[in-house]
Amino acid sequence: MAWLRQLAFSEKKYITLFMLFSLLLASAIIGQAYSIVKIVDSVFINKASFEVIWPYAALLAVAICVRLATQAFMQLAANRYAGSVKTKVRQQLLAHWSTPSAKPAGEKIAILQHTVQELHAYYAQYIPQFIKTLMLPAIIVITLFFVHPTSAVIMLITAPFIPLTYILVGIQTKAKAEQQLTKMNRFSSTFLEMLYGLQTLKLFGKAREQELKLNEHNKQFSAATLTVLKIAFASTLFIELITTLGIGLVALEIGFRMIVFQTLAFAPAFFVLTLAPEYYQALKELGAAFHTGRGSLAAAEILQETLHEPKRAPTWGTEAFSEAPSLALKDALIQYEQQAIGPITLMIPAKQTIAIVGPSGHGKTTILHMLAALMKPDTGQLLINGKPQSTADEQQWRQEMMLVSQKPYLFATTLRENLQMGGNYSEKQLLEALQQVQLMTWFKQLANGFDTKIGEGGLGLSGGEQQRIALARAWLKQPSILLLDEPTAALDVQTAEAVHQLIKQFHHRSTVIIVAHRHESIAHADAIYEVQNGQLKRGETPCGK
Ligand SMILES: Nc1ncnc2c1ncn2[C@@H]1O[C@H](COP(=O)(O)OP(=O)(O)OP(=O)(O)O)[C@@H](O)[C@H]1O
Repeated sequence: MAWLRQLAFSEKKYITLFMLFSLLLASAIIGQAYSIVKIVDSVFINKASFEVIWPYAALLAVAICVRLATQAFMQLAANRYAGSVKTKVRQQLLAHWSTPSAKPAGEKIAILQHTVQELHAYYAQYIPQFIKTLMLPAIIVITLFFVHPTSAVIMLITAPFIPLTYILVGIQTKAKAEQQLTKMNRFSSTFLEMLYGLQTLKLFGKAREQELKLNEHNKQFSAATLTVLKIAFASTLFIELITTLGIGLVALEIGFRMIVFQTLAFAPAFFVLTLAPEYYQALKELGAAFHTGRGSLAAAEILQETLHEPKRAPTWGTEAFSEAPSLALKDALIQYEQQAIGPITLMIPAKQTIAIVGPSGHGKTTILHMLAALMKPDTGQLLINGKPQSTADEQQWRQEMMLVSQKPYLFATTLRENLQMGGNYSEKQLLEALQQVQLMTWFKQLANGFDTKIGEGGLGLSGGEQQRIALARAWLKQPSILLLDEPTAALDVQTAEAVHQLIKQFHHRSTVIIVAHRHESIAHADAIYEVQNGQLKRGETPCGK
């Protein structure tokens, strides 16, 4: 597959290394065969003394050491090579998923772990073995042409049967391996979803039903794995048979020449017989590697499909922009499977506050994500200070911009780290931030203060508390572009009022976009926009504006 090959050749230094190792290995194998033949010929045929033999014994020792060392280093390099390619693929996947996507988390994890891991055999076994097989049998056959051409011809004629068998078996394996991987990804996805929704399933009395469903996926996955193993076993048996027949044929011809026609001496005959198994072994190993590599093809197809799914990650440039810039959407449109959000044209002057209102599911969050440059519109664009977002410096954008989402993520670590988010704020600043978001009473109850573990596996926080931690992060960061998605949705009236006061502090200092339902949230906005069925229109301006 072109994609796999392209990735393979993106690591040129390893390819050169494999070629050098193969050359070294071929020399070691020929040196080993030569020294064995010389020792046996000297001892048993010529009855030579130790003085004649020892240089060959030394050559044999060197050849064996070189062979072992080369194989070990080649394996080491092959594993590094596979590791490096897998890292590249995982980076591509993560970059692809950096924007909101409809793929379930369980499936993403399965693809990142298992499907990418399936590529290992292709790079750690197939590619090095392919290079080895291109060079090693060729060098052996060329050498044998000078020693006993008939054997070389027999070996050349029998050789294609081995790859041919593997190609036929491989075609069969690919479809089965693809089925096996798809079943495994489905199994993982169902399992993770069940874990997430276990409580809900129990409440609805559906846990047993889901257990049976999971069991069914498990059985399908086991059956698919067994089919692949059966094919692998049958093909190995068949290849062993062909190899044995090939070596037998070479031995038979040599036997006739030596014993019946007496036209061949012991030394060249023994040399051919020592090298023939090495020749077939290399072809056999290629076959085995090819078979394993075919399994990777199925994974590659799934990965390529995944990477070709519509990608909405924006690309960036290097141009700096002024603080609190103006933002604009120009004919921006996102086409989801079921509906389109846009085309939207919207201008937000620098340091102005705008509010976006509208019914649930009509596209407010999508518009906010486009304005936050989290999602690139399928058509149209985001302008920062009138210039295309793609020319802006990403680093600066990340420093200037802050998005407080509906469901902020809290990391499984201390409260301090969740507030700092890589920044370096003093204890006084952290306390002030908590004060601003009305979390001081809650904080005073914590036995470990800022060192209290929160997030997954830590102290449970209510939806409103989580939202306020996210707002505290915003207050600490003091972004010049602030985007808020229903920041007071989970708060009581009194706390919401305090949060509105906090947001008000950003007015005319930062460019603020707020998606809201509450009247109080939009009261200070310079302009209000209404979203209806993915379309945006200017709403009534709040009193006094
Ligand atoms: N990743 C996605 N893939 C497919 N459809 C999506 C995706 N994200 C959102 N949608 C759909 O687009 C529509 C708008 O969603 P969006 O979250 O922008 O609406 P919203 O107005 O913010 O809703 P709410 O007020 O309930 O948060 C919805 O119908 C939603 O199902």
